[in-house]
Amino acid sequence: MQPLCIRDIEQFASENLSKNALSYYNVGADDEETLRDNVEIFKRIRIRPRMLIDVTNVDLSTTILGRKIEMPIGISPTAMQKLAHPDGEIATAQAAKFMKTCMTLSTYSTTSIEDVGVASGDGLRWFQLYVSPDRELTRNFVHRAERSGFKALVVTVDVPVAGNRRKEIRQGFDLPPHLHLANFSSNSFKGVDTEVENSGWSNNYQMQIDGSITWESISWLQTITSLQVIVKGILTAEDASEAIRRGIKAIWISNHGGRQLDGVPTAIEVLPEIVEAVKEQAEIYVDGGFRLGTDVFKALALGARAVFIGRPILWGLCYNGSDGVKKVLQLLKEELQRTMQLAGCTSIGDITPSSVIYAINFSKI
Ligand SMILES: Cc1cc2nc3c(=O)[nH]c(=O)nc-3n(C[C@H](O)[C@H](O)[C@H](O)COP(=O)(O)O)c2cc1C
Ligand SMILES: CCCCCCC(=O)C(=O)O
Repeated sequence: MQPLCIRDIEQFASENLSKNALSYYNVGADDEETLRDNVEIFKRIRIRPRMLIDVTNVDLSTTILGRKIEMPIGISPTAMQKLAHPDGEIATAQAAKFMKTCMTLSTYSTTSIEDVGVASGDGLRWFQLYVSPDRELTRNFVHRAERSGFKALVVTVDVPVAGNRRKEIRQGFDLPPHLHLANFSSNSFKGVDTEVENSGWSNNYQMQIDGSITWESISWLQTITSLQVIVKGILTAEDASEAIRRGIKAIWISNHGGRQLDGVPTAIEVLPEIVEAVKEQAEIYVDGGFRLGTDVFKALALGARAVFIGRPILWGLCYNGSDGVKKVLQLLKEELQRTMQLAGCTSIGDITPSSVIYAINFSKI
């Protein structure tokens, strides 16, 4: 049966991914409250449609950091995509290029920076960076990304330690022996013992993520690269303001798909305060729980420049490799287009705060 929405592709993935992969991909931290909230929050926002507007021609294109994309929907970094399909990150890069949008490659990918650079061709790609305790390794990642045509560094700041991912621990998740973390040398994780009781893969493998990084580390990164630095994992106006003071030109609001601190707000809830703090001095991106074109519309109305998606890409890979990822992006694009037409918007610029009723009520969550 042809999938008609992301939920159909999610269902396919839940029936076809291995238990091992599912325990890693779909898990949230602790009680998974934030994981659930990410999807539920959109019900608190209503769309205000305008009528009697000619919507026969609709333009979904926009720019991110000065580069054109055909829709305001990009791909979040997700680790280890070969667990979903043998073509992994290569398939994702090809789909992103085909759909003329942006792919973000994870530091913890199962395909190397260089190979994704080649597969991506002239497609827009960003590199997600985890700052390692080994600053020479970090510097090396940055220079590899530059050489391979990545146009920005997405520095993830919400993993000073791994979130507590119970399902992953219970399953005993591990990367199968035929796969490896392609950007690291084979001895980068020496000493990791995945058999340690109550530890889990994430806890063990975070050893290449520096828990001591501060805003000074962000400023240091800015000195070693000509690439734009985007800070991913911001959830407060205070941190957004600090990013602005440090000259950051794009802020990525994220709770890491509910995989880090359980009980934090969704991106949608903090978007208004961050928009207010940023005062158009930086672009604002969001991710977490976007599964429908209407979800994307709501975030754009509240001030996001672009929306990124994580798990749906992994489900799409499982569904049909690169074509499956294209399908996910196509479905969201068509849904966004239809939403815009039904709401009386012919361009992304037409989507404004007055396009929604912002009815978030904490007592109901
Ligand atoms: C399996 C998986 C792996 C992830 N790996 C990374 C990663 O390597 N780096 C990172 O910054 N975020 C990572 N994330 C978080 C995503 O970038 C993104 O914030 C989140 O998945 C968005 O929520 P969604 O999955 O509901 O769309 C990962 C998420 C998942 C589900
Ligand atoms: C938290 C330890 C390493 C995980 C790297 C991938 C990632 O970000 C994730 O959410 O999983």
